[in-house]
Formats: sequence, structure tokens, C-alpha cells
Amino acid sequence: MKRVAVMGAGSWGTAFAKVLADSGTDVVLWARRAEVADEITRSRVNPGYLPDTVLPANLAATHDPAKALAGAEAVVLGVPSQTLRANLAQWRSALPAGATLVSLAKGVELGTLKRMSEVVREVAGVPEDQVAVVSGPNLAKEIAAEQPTATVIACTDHDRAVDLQHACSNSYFRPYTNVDVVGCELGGACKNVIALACGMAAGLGFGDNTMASIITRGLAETARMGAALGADPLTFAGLAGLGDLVATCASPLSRNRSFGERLGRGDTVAQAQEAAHGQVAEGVKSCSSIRELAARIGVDMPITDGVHRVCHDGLDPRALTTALLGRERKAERQ
Ligand SMILES: NC(=O)C1=CN([C@@H]2O[C@H](COP(=O)(O)OP(=O)(O)OC[C@H]3O[C@@H](n4cnc5c(N)ncnc54)[C@H](O)[C@@H]3O)[C@@H](O)[C@H]2O)C=CC1
Ligand SMILES: O=C(CO)COP(=O)(O)O
Repeated sequence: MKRVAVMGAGSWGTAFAKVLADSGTDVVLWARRAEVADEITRSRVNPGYLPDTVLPANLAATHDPAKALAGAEAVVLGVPSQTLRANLAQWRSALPAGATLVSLAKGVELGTLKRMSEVVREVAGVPEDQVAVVSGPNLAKEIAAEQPTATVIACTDHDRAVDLQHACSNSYFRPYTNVDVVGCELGGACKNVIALACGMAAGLGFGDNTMASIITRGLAETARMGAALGADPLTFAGLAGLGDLVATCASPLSRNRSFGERLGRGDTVAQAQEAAHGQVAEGVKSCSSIRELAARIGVDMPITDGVHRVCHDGLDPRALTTALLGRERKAERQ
């Protein structure tokens, strides 16, 4: 793969564009705001998202989607999950035929309850095997600082995943391939919700036993949903499952965990949103779509349900703790 378009110059779009460029792949990065594209072109820095990172010379930036997409062998979608449908619809006519469409987004669409690869297939009108997802413990700031990181590239077409793997492998970034798109996407979407719960616990002053309990039971409910939707159970023990869950639940760099921490300390959702400075904490919306999906398929997801009630029904995080611990007693593997 010689040329890739990255659509979205936020934290992860910019960091992933650097990963590709550092792997020897030419990249054109599309920024929604013209001034961001101009600033990257002028100073090689995206100051609003990654102020300490100098972007490589084989990474160009543009505000014109057609320029970014022309001749791209892969199109990487680095926009929030709830806007992906509208973004992609605008780019549809300029997508190069046969290009691999790659989702970086971690969420489940409100209303349709679709995973991101399903949204991409539907809007772009491409077959399942033309869509890939990247998911793993991938905090953008750490990767931009070239800290060693692994990830998963999932695609039902193994050869396509391998092509993309080659395009983004370098001395600090190690992607593995996987054909379990469903499991990788659910791992990425659900861990944001569990990280909100961990943040709430931290904000309430709870320590490592509580964190480990939430992480482990969070993984249990994620895996239950995965089993019902046909995912490979082993995916949840991998980078896109446990790996991402641990990184996000533990890191102060996570927007979801930080958002939850504010709620645990007594902030309202509006105050926590204001403190996020426009950056996306996907779990705040995905807790509702994942909860609805769980209800539709008959899967019990008590932590996700509780996070939804805190974020959208005004439940006090302290009352969530009481509710979770007061649930009916059961066996661990039930
Ligand atoms: N930041 C991270 O460390 C990681 C993020 N992700 C996922 O990648 C996706 C993108 O996340 P980030 O780059 O961190 O988000 P961000 O908030 O930093 O950037 C989002 C980008 O999308 C653009 N955008 C285009 N249309 C938009 C619209 N209608 N509304 C809002 N923004 C719009 C924004 O201008 C911005 O450049 C999310 O699903 C996130 O969960 C995945 C792995 C790591
Ligand atoms: O997905 C991420 C790490 O893998 C980033 O998490 P946040 O969106 O919570 O910052």
C-alpha cells in the first residue's frame, strides 16, 4: 500500500496518520477545519490535539476531502462514531473503487444499534470484506510519543488485513490481524462504557479492588454480548478486548475514564462535557445504544445499564454502587 487517506484530524486520526507515515506509507490527512489543515502544512504540528508531536514529511494535510481521497488504496475513518454515517455519506462519491475502508471509531450507532463496520458497509455500499477496523489499547497521545504499542486489524478478508498491517507496522507500532470483526468492534465500543464506570469509582475514592472488579465484570458482560452476536470468545482475551479495557480503565489519558471521574466527584454530565473541550467520550452515547442492543438480544449488562442511568437518567454514581452490589447473588460464570 503506497498511499492512504486519513479522514479526521482529531487525536486518533492524527496519531494514526503519523503511524502510517512512519511506516513508509504516504498519507493525506483530511481536517474538517481549513485552519487545522493549514497549520499542519505550515508547522507540521496539530496544536489542538497533539501539540508536542512533529508530524513526518510524507504526511500531507488538506481540508478538501476529494484531494485526500484521490488515489488512496485505503481510507481510514477517524471521526466520532455518531457522526460517521453523515461524514461518510458526504465522501461516498469520491471514495476510490476497491479501497479498503478502515474504521478507527469505537462505538455503536444510536437508533440503528449498528457497529461501525456495518454503518460503513451500508453507507459506502461495499461488501463486508472491504471493511476493516483497528482496535486495541491505543491511547493516541502515547502512540504520538512513539511509545511501544500493539493493536489489532480486523477484517473478514485476511489478505486485506495483512496489506494494512504492512502499511502501519513500524518500530513502535505492532498490529496483529484478526478475522473476528464483530468481537474486535464490541470490545472497543463496550470498554468505553466500562471505563466510565471505573472513572466514577475513582471519583468516589475507591481503589484497585474496585477497579479490578469493574474491569473483570465489565469484560464478562462484553463477552456475553459477543457470544450472542457470534464473536469469537477468545477475542475478548486479546488486545481489542482485555488489552483495550485495561488501558482505558486505568489511564488518566482516557477521555471516558476522565469523564466518569468527574461524575464520581459530583460534576453533572453538562459540566463533565464542558471539561472535555469538545473531544469525544464515546461511552456517554454508546452506553445507551449498547444497553438497547443488549435488551434486544436478551443479554444482561448491569454495568452498562447503570452507566446509562447515571449519564442519562440522573442516577447518583453512589447509588449505582449500591445497586450493583445489591443485585441477586449468582455464580461467576452464569
Ligand atoms: N483518542 C484516542 O486515543 C483513540 C480514539 N479512538 C476512537 O477514534 C474515534 C475518533 O476519536 P478521536 O480522534 O479521539 O476524537 P477527537 O474528538 O479527538 O476528533 C474527532 C475528529 O472528527 C472530526 N469530525 C468530523 N466531523 C465531525 C462532526 N460532525 N462532529 C464532531 N467531530 C467531527 C473532528 O473535527 C475531529 O478532527 C472515536 O470513536 C474514538 O473512540 C480509538 C482509539 C484511540
Ligand atoms: O480508545 C482509546 C484507547 O484505546 C481511547 O480512549 P478514550 O476515548 O477514552 O480516550
